[in-house]
Amino acid sequence: MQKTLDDNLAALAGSPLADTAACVGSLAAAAIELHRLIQNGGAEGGAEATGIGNSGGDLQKALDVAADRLFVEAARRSPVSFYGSEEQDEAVPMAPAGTLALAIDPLDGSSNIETNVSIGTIFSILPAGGEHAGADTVFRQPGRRQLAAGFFVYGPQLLLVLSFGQGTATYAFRPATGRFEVLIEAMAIPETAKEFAVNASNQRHWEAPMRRYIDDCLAGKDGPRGRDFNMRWVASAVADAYRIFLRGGVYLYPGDTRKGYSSGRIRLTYEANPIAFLAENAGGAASDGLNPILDIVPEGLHQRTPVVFGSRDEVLEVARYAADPDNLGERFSAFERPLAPL
Ligand SMILES: O=P(O)(O)OC[C@H]1O[C@](O)(COP(=O)(O)O)[C@@H](O)[C@@H]1O
Ligand SMILES: [Mg+2]
Ligand SMILES: [Mg+2]
Repeated sequence: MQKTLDDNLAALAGSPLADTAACVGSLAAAAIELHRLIQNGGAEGGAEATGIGNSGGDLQKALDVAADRLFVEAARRSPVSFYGSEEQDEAVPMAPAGTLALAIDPLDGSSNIETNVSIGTIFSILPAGGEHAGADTVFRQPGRRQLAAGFFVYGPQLLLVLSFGQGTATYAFRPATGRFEVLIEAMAIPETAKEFAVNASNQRHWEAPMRRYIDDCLAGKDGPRGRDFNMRWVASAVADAYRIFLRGGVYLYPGDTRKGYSSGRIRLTYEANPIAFLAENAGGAASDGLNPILDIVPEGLHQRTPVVFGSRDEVLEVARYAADPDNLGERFSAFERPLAPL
């Protein structure tokens, strides 16, 4: 009998993670509904922009709003005291007795909604309470404090990549049983990368170390890296992440000189932190180019961060380029001074 998500969540009943498991269960039910909505042509108005901008300045699409509505309801069915979403400017207060805070990107890869390419949902579950009990403090916790994190991929299959801090697993939704079944019990990101994922159209806006890193990859086996690299860019972080978790690689969204992009495009609390948590628990790594993402103390719900995640050796390599901008081969990155154990 194939093991299911429900089995694994039920096994956490009565444990310190019981509330977190209950929250994951509600999110999974909402993701099944959202996948059905997407398969039926998406939200009323589909990919049309609503004309309303979200906190990040992106025009909200009807499906962004519909997804957010589904996950607000799921959070209300869970022991959640604060809901922080890409599609809501402020943290939304919920059950005062809730023990959890949920940071969420209801629809990841919005630019792909109308192109029928995989899109997703990314979530991070934090403890709420103590010095992190208020709307303005609850999402200012470093990613290391996450109780669980995950992302759903709405693609040819509906997948869930999930971690409670003890390894990372993948589940696949099976319409025949109506359940998420275990697809990969323990994901292990290959340590070395043969592929990089970056939006190369931004190259002229990058800082020198970043440009040099990509140039050296593109120079292939006759270049300083001594081997060939392939490139992929889906422009849905969840799809690029899942591919990298399976076969290795590195995803990069650096800061650049465009207005508003000094810290890149990816949001720390509901995109970088959950993906970093999943990556580290699958033997990979995630940095802001130099230092571990999970050690950053967020200053706000919608803060952006440069991000590099994937195969551990390659994330370290990128940090070496960043730590030695003049290519003197002398200075070290924070990564080279052993970090907190993963
Ligand atoms: O359009 P760009 O600059 O290539 O950026 C694509 C990146 O931005 C994102 O779409 C941002 O996420 P949202 O779609 O949730 O805003 C990532 O999924 C993706 O990796
Ligand atoms: Mg996103
Ligand atoms: Mg989004």
